[in-house]
Amino acid sequence: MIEFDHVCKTYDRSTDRETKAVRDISLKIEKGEFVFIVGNSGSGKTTLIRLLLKEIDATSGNIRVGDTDITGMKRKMIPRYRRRLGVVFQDFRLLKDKNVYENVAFAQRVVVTPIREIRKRVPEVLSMVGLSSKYKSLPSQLSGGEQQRVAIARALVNRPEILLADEPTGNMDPGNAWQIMKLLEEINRMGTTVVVVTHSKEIVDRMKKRVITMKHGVIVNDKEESGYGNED
Ligand SMILES: Nc1ncnc2c1ncn2[C@@H]1O[C@H](COP(=O)(O)OP(=O)(O)OP(=O)(O)O)[C@@H](O)[C@H]1O
Repeated sequence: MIEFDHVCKTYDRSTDRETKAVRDISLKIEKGEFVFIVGNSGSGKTTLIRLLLKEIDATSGNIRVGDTDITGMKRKMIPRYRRRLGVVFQDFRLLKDKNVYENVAFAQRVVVTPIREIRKRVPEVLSMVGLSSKYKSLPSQLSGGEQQRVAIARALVNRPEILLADEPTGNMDPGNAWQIMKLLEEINRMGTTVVVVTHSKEIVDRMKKRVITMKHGVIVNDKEESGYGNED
């Protein structure tokens, strides 16, 4: 369902050397998989996510998502493609002046969902992430773990095929981080493909999922249901 075929990404720094962030990566992630991407800072993890989001284009190689070849996708097709993806970031990226309900509903308004569908789906996803009672709270009134659960609800409300999470537990204590991981696992169990970038060795070891380890832009390890790759 996600396929990288000899993908390279070189960032062009006009004032400095070019950076080969991703070098000749070939990779397959099946529909319904749960995959961790790990590796040192600068190894190319976020670049992989940004390539998938079509925020940046591959310098060479091909990327397919389902039966869509996103490599040469026309600009005007990108918004529709992105609706198939849900994204969660380390810093939550919630709208500060909107409450929990509005933050989640806003993601639906952007894709022009009928009001009655929004009224049905927003409470459903808030219940799923355990935040039904806090729907009127502002992000500033929530803990980091709760804010991330709002961000996950927002990512899920459009029923994406794939959930991409870039360091979703980066700023959390171990208890909250574990709760978020269990939530992502639950979402995966319900059929969504989940790709998580993380630095947390503890989490990766405990979750027992496939782990792709990157180093200097290449995949140095790809293990099914194993612990963190020790490639350093
Ligand atoms: N927009 C950019 N312009 C130029 N170079 C970039 C850009 N974004 C990333 N890089 C470089 O590409 C390489 C890979 O970066 P990337 O962000 O993918 O790594 P990462 O594994 O996600 O790191 P981290 O764990 O610190 O987030 C690094 O050397 C980085 O400096």
